[in-house]
Amino acid sequence: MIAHSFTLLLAATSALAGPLQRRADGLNTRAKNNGKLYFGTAVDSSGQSDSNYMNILSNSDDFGQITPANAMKWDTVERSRNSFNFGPGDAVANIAARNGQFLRCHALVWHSQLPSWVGSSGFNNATLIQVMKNHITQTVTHWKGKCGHWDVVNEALNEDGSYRSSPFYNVIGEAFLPIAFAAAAAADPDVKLYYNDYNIETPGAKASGAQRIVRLIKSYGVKIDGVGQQAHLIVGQSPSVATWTSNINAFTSLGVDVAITELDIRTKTPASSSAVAQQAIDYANSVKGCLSNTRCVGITIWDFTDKYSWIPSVFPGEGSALPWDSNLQKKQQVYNGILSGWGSGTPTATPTATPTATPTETPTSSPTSSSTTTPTATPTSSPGETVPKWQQCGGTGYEGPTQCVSGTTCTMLNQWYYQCL
Ligand SMILES: O[C@@H]1[C@@H](O)[C@H](O[C@@H]2CO[C@@H](O[C@@H]3CO[C@@H](O)[C@H](O)[C@H]3O)[C@H](O)[C@H]2O)OC[C@H]1O
Repeated sequence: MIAHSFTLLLAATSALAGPLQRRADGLNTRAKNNGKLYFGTAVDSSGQSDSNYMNILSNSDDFGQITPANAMKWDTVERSRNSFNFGPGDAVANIAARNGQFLRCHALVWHSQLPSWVGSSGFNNATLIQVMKNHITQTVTHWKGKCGHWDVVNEALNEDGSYRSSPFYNVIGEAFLPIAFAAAAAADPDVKLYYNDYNIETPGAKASGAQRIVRLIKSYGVKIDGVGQQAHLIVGQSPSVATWTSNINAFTSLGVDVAITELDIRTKTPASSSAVAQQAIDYANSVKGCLSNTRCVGITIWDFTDKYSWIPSVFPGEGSALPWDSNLQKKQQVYNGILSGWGSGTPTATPTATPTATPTETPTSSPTSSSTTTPTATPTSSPGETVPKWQQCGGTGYEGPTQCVSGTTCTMLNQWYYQCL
């Protein structure tokens, strides 16, 4: 019966659509069809002069979001005190604007890629707070209205969940976290503010530490919108869907969103065929984990090609972590793993093509259990709550219509979000 309806649907749409037109599909299209804000990738400066790289990056069917891998870090933006260099970050912001891609901005306060003057100038509590706030204020203000998310603090934790030694923690104490978030919120009240870390994709001491940070920031009355789970994973040791799901739920139950911010899944090189098969499964599981919770807003891979991946330089003998190889050729098996994680999703409104192949009796990819998650019934947006632009307030997305509660009006907040006010 289902197969029969599917055949009828294909016949009806092709009759209405007329001449052959391309059906939009890709990693980002699937993500959006499933109610997510984006599927995206990091972009590094080396790729920006590579036209083949830029062509793939600019295909918004695959990439609806980009993150600068290095261009907005402290050692690029403020290498000397109070001397700001926004050029490299502007280049990435311009790519995003040109391609209509959501821009995640990364990272304001981090112990690494931090110019030495910050840690070695003998700043005391008051002066380091001033230095940190100045960096955040100048940087967030510069890209105000362009960044959809900011990673405000990156990697403040040790593996046991205690605070990592850093100039910020050592001098200011844990208050550096709420102070940083407050400065970012003051500079751009509309951008979503994230805490970002690795090895918090599974429950444990470090994930609990990140949850403690969420509670800490909120206890100061300061806003934190989300937690970024970096997800630098290893083939065959990646979280199961159930682990992803329960861990993401533990974060969202604190009233924050989750984003998978730096996904790559490395293996020993050269990758064996069994490793590639497992990698496709690991990617699919990561997608299904995000899919399981409506507050997991999107997934970013940490660059899309092995050509510019950071992995081999940091983990000698390992790599092959991404869905495009070092010749910029798509690894179809890995790419399909990500697509299968999203399931078929709901087709976009893009006019359909006359199918090139005779429709089969049964859909070729059966929806996974997570892709068939029952859409929630008519969610309503409470006053002040933001909803992604394509869902709008009163618009429809995969999760159904989103409407403002009575007495509030749907207002466009910025290029990415609407709000009921
Ligand atoms: O020589 C440096 C080079 O080492 C530097 O490499 C970058 C290091 O950071 C990488 O991103 C981080 C990876 O994981 C998480 O820990 C962080 O949140 C990310 O920021 C980035 O991909 C590498 O390119 O790049 C600049 C060179 O001058």
